[in-house]
Amino acid sequence: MSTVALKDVTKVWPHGSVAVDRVSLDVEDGEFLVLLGPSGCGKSTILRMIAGLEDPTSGAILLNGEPVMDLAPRDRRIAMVFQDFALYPHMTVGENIGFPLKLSGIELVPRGERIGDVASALGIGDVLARRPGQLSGGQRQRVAMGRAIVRRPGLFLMDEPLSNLDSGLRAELRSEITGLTRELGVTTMYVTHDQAEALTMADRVAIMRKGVLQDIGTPTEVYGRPATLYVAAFLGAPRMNLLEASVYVHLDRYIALNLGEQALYLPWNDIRSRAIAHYHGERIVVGMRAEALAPVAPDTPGDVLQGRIRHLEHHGHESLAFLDIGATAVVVDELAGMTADSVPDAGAFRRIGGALQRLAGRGDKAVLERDDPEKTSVLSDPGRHQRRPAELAVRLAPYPAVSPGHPLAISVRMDALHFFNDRGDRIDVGWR
Ligand SMILES: Nc1ncnc2c1ncn2[C@@H]1O[C@H](COP(=O)(O)OP(=O)(O)OP(=O)(O)O)[C@@H](O)[C@H]1O
Repeated sequence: MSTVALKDVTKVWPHGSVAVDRVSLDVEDGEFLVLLGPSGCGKSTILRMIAGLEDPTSGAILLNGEPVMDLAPRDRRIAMVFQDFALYPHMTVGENIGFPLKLSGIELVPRGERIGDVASALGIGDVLARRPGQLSGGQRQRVAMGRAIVRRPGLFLMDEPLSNLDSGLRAELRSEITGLTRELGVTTMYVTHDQAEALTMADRVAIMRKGVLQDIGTPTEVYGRPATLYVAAFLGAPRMNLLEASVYVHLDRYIALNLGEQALYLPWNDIRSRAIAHYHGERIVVGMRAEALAPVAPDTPGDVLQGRIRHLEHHGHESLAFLDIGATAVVVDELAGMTADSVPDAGAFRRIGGALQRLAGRGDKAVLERDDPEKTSVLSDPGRHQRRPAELAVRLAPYPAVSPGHPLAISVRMDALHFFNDRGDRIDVGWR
């Protein structure tokens, strides 16, 4: 049995930058919780505080309902697996996995049994006699997990354990990890910047931005009803279309959402209309995922937008059309210029940082751009979203018989729209 509770946990580094800002969350017994967010948003710092490797500046961390801030890391019954795991090269796989048991004085025979159980659960039972140098990357990562889990920890913390592996292996290990942790019933907190990993593995996902918890819920909840504009923009590929709309209320009839050259109309009896009516005369952000849009015949009546194809992307199983509809797109600043698959990972930052430091010969004095406090403060102002001409992403069949310049009519599923105010908060009341 293992539960985790964070109560208003804050971490401020000695130079004053805030890595974690009043985060509160609960992890249930046996739950698989994924912490998701771009590099530097404080995910690893949260894990390290739970493990006892860093002290929170304020707030409380409870394991099984008991505060653990005064407990040494080794007394917390926590196992941790990192991205840059290190195995003992001179030991066999079996010895590597069994090493923590040997340290805690467990006899040879029960030790062998436990090693065998863990190795077969991880699918590495046949390589126990090999040394790490004779293994593939995926097998090495399995050994690292085996070594962490063999002590039967109450809580399993994993920090980007798959980021050094190629994409095929990552997908394979995802289901193995969730299968193993569920089989063992061990509570797991898993850090990643990869939304596909988060959405496929998690019981619940907690999404972070600049130290602040933005949203927490099941993958269906955070994807289907994101709490903030940031979460809406962060999750999904292609990214959600986020359009600026000015609101005009025709009392008891409908609400017009003026998107520039065109408008959509929300019936007055729509459950969301009351909440949106508060923004009469103001601008809001209307979110529409590609799956809420479908091409239709040009003269189709109803909730339809007319556009012209700017460009097409062919992905094999589908094509994406990007349409000019005469609207303005809202771009969440730190995601500007990134595709949904290209949120930089920690390893990339560290590698670039390390290379720059070596090149410049400045050793530890070099400071990465993301650590520059002035830059961070400008970027972190959530009100400063960029605007640019919208290119509405729409899914089409593979290799469609259209090309750039073609007009295209798009029907909009009004029930699948998302509404945010200019501060980035979801507008619909009682939305989840
Ligand atoms: N020991 C430290 N001293 C000072 N600042 C630190 C320290 N460790 C991390 N930071 C900073 O704290 C912030 C949060 O870092 P953290 O590693 O928790 O982020 P993350 O979301 O896990 O990102 P990444 O995936 O890059 O590790 C970053 O700005 C980072 O530079």
